[in-house]
Amino acid sequence: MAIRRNKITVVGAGFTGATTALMLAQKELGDVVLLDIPQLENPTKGKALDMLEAGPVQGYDAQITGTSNYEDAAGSDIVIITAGIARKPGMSRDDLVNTNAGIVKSVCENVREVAPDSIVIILSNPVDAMTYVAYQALGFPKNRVIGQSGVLDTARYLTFISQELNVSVEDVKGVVIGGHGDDMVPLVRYTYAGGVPIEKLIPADRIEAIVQRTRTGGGEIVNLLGNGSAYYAPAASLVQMTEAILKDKKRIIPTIALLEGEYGYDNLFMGVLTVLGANGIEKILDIELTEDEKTALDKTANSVRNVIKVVTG
Ligand SMILES: NC(=O)C1=CN([C@@H]2O[C@H](COP(=O)(O)OP(=O)(O)OC[C@H]3O[C@@H](n4cnc5c(N)ncnc54)[C@H](O)[C@@H]3O)[C@@H](O)[C@H]2O)C=CC1
Ligand SMILES: O=C([O-])CC(=O)C(=O)O
Repeated sequence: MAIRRNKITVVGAGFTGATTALMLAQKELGDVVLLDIPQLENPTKGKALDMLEAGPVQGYDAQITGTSNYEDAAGSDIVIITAGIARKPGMSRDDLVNTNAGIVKSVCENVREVAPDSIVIILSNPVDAMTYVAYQALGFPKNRVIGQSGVLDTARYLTFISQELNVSVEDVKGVVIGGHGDDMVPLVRYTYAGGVPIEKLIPADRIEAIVQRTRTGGGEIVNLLGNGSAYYAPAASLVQMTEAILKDKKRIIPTIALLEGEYGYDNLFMGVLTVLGANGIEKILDIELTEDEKTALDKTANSVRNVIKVVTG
């Protein structure tokens, strides 16, 4: 009997989408469909074929298909949405809201038809608001509509801490919650190196500098690249979320989830700690925060709400 591999569709075959497709194949998480607009069908097919031909060298077995036809995405287990425009130096993520809301909506209307049982992960920015747009357009239950921000923001935060301490990234644990913008909330009090709270290891002014660098981490890359935004760490983040779902790992991962009362917020998509497993977001962790942490979370929640207002009128 033929073994059915997982099917993962990546919509948007640009920098983040193509990198994600390659990393998914390298980890043999399933067969990958890479989908972009009809005008870019040949380059999309070309990227997919090129990745497929790396399989014998790297030793991965995965079908990788380039397409602009949603029929090829039929029955996908996971759909990852990276479609949309990226910012350039001088822009904020929120400047992308109107263009990307239209793109995400139209993508989701297609996904709803061909992959009604899929779990959808959204990357397109401004991602908290785009996850809201996707939720409305898909009509899926909230556990199957997930935004990516926290894995990436946390990865940046942990990178800077491990550099500061000159220790392995494997021994640094922590989390960033809140909206994917410059007022996101790295939870310093819940950050450890080798099990030791970082407040015992790093002076307060250095921690503050790391927090600020984390908050503007996306912009730092945008300024360096000059013509687009980050894609290696974003792709790695999407792959970690996909793996947690497909392997039912029940990992505690920060993701953008629909909040209905958690942390005192309602009808808001924002980054919080979640348990990711076969059913998507299986649980939201409503963790205890200090007054200062809650004030910071309120600030980022307001920013997200203001962007959501732009798309909901
Ligand atoms: N949430 C996060 O942490 C991150 C979000 N992003 C966001 O992800 C998005 C993609 O970034 P990149 O891949 O660097 O951009 P890119 O410009 O390299 O690729 C975007 C692709 O989307 C395609 N596209 C546009 N409209 C489409 C449609 N209707 N259907 C299918 N495909 C369509 C474009 O043709 C293009 O190939 C941007 O909005 C960016 O801001 C990027 C990095 C991290
Ligand atoms: O900064 C951007 O525009 C892309 C992004 O969300 C990130 O890299 O965090």
